[in-house]
Amino acid sequence: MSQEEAVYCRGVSKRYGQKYALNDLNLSLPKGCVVGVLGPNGSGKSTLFRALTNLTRPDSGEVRVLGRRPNWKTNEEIAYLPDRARWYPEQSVQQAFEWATRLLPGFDRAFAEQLASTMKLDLDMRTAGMSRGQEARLMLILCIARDVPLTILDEPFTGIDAISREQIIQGLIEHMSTGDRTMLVSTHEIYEAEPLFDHAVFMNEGQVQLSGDAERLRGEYGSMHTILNKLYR
Ligand SMILES: Nc1ncnc2c1ncn2[C@@H]1O[C@H](COP(=O)(O)OP(=O)(O)OP(=O)(O)O)[C@@H](O)[C@H]1O
Repeated sequence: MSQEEAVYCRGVSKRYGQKYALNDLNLSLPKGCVVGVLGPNGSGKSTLFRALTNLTRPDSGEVRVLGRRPNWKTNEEIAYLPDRARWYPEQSVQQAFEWATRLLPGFDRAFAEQLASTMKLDLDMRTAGMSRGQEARLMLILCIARDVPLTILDEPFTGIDAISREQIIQGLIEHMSTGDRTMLVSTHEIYEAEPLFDHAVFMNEGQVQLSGDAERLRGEYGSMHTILNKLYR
């Protein structure tokens, strides 16, 4: 793998019983870009993210993240938001930020508080009293406010209303335009999220069906939504 690659997978397979979650998957993603990881339910997106964060060990194949095999050390450099993530119900936003300041490498508390204000999240609010969308914002902030080379967001916008989603995505675009960070985002909210992507990966049945520079793909096939329709209908 080259020094410029954030993610490299070769012949990666993971099977649960008879079902292949990843099936001889090959993927190479450059550093410094925002990657949309797209595909229907069950196509292997979350399993891929878990393989990158060492939460799942593939049965076969080679995985490299930031040039190394995934392990607890590489995880220090990854801000990962799992699918369906929840926070401790008794903690307030303020307490979550205190926890993150002590335990999450690269967590910038001032930036987190600024994001909370932009996303209209009261610092004294406890998770137990939050709506689904408010908790989703908290989980997103805990990842975005970290200055780490790789951020992996698994369906981060689920539960967030459409207007707020657009604003959050606009904020993410501005945030990612500075620095040399790489971000992988899986989402079914393809219309709103499309402007975020520099690169897109389309998955199906545990394999990468199509992967490339978003501009080039748009020029060749049309919008991400058009590509989804062509690939999966
Ligand atoms: N721990 C597990 N045990 C059994 N099967 C699993 C497990 N994890 C994933 N799978 C199966 O692997 C396949 C891929 O699942 P995965 O969660 O990676 O898909 P996904 O693309 O993230 O889906 P979604 O868009 O619905 O979140 C699915 O068929 C799923 O049922």
